[in-house]
Amino acid sequence: MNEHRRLYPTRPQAQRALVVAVDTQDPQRPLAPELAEFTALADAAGAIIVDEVIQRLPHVDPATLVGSGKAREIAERAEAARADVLFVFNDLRPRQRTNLEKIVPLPIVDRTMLILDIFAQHARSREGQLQVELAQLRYRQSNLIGVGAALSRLGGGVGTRGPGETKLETDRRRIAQRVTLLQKQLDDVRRQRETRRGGRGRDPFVALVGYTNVGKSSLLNRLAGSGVNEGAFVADRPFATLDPTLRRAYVAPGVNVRLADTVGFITALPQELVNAFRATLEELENADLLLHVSDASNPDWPRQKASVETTLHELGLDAKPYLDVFNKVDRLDPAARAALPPGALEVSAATGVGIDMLRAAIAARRTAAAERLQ
Ligand SMILES: Nc1nc2c(ncn2[C@@H]2O[C@H](COP(=O)(O)OP(=O)(O)OP(=O)(O)O)[C@@H](O)[C@H]2O)c(=O)[nH]1
Ligand SMILES: [Mg+2]
Repeated sequence: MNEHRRLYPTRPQAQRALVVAVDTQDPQRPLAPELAEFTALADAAGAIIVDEVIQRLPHVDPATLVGSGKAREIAERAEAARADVLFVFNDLRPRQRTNLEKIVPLPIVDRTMLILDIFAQHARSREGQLQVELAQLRYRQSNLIGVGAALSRLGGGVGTRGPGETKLETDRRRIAQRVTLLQKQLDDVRRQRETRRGGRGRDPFVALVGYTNVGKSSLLNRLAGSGVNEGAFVADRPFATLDPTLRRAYVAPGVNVRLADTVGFITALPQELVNAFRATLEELENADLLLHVSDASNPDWPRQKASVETTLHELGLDAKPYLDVFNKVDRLDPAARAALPPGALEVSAATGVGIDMLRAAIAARRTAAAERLQ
């Protein structure tokens, strides 16, 4: 049992992590918001950050990070901080990874692996778990990441091997076998889900989309009138939602909608995850209306919003009717509120402010769509 877990050995929980990053922005500017986001991801994965090596190299190829001098410095810092894992913010090419691994005897976890790990920890449904594991293994396949000698020092669930054995090949074969099996199990689970969903309601289908942690699930609960223990799961951390919830919500006299929560987006959502969750995301194609939720209290919202729009485009969903919804306005002072785009729907899932307006806007879209059909 749990044999396959060993194929993916980098579980960052409760591990002491050294964060390594190259920030290629202008040094006059504050650190890239993506870096703060990376630290939040590390935190959400349950790691303890013990030190950071952050280089500010404006307009420089992050590939310079892995020069051997830098790698030795990283090795020293890792040892001094007694780190057991390296979190690398920038994308590593397989070659760079190998070079770094030679000098720093620690497992290397990049941004994609970190996100995949959070997903793995949060997946509850069978389908969700299968999807995440498949994404993890596919990522390893495409990056040729072996278990690596250093990893066996981590103990706890990491595979052992005999001296001199070439591990990478054995790993690859085992991974390929596991991928085939997972794919088959996933197909079965999905077929069952299709059958269960046979009887779809006729109410319009409205889906909540948006950056992670903006309050989509809170808004679903507010619109559906769900109590604390019966609604979708809410938490102040990235990727709280993995398994989509569907609720019926009243929007106007005689008008109910089917309201769907979705997985939160993030800049450069790993392709493996998009692929793995394609079946879930494809349901968005059936939506009559998208509610694009932003966190108005986050100064970084314009970047997040643009990033969500890119993802929607990649998913072929940019022609869908949508409403822009700005959530968490209870946290805004009047000046910040005035800076929001004119005519934006300003709401607070926490206090209920603006929710009636949002219901009316959804109902109005519904009426307009119905009239077009006549
Ligand atoms: N102040 C304030 N906090 C809010 C509001 N809406 C949500 N939150 C908080 O924001 C955090 C994230 O809320 P969620 O509803 O889990 O966000 P989400 O978009 O579903 O997040 P993921 O599923 O992780 O992508 C939680 O701590 C919520 O309590 C709001 O209107 N005002
Ligand atoms: Mg959520």
